[in-house]
Amino acid sequence: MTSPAVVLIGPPGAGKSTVGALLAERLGVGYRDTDADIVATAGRPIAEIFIDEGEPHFRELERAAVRDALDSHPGVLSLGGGAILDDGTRKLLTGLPVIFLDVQLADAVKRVGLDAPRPLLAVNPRKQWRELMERRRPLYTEVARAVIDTGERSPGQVVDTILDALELRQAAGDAPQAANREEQA
Ligand SMILES: Nc1ncnc2c1ncn2[C@@H]1O[C@H](COP(=O)(O)OP(=O)(O)O)[C@@H](O)[C@H]1O
Ligand SMILES: O=C(O)C1=C[C@@H](OP(=O)(O)O)[C@@H](O)[C@H](O)C1
Ligand SMILES: [Mg+2]
Repeated sequence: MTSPAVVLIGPPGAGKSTVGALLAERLGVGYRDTDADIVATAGRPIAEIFIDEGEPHFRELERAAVRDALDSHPGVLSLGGGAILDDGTRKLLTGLPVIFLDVQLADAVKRVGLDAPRPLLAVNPRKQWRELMERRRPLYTEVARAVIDTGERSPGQVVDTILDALELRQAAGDAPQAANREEQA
């Protein structure tokens, strides 16, 4: 059993899915997204699960998906934005290399748009996003080993910042940093 090299958390629009796939490519490891796992297992879209069974049921499915991925996936793992709301899911993340991808409202709205298929943002997305972030920010911070502001960074730059924060440059096969090169010369 090997737990993931990196776990990405943060609100909708932070870039967890986009950055996660790119980071996995850079590290040469597999990529998983618990939203995709839930859809595959349930055989239905997330919005439908929310509407038919409600958010508490979705959080249970999500906790099971996170537990399964943490037990079996050694690569990069992206979680859904609300996964950290569940006490059990937060406990599962204890001690892992968790990165909180942060973003401000204006950028998040630009990125996910106003017609996003995310059920929690279906009505009045700006207000919803602001409220959910007020509640979630302390929880993201609580479980994260590092916080990265994605506002002024491209997905590639976010990947570089994660590699630095977790000291994974070498694992990504990057050239040694300047200080090391001088030592070797
Ligand atoms: N750093 C970034 N800069 C600009 N756009 C981004 C960035 N990260 C992600 N995006 C875009 O934002 C949208 C939402 O990204 P996504 O990865 O689905 O976010 P999340 O999984 O966190 O909700 C996508 O269209 C993606 O291309
Ligand atoms: O913030 C949330 O509660 C949710 C975020 C979504 O994932 P993304 O953060 O990848 O959009 C998805 O899990 C679901 O719609 C609920
Ligand atoms: Mg996502």
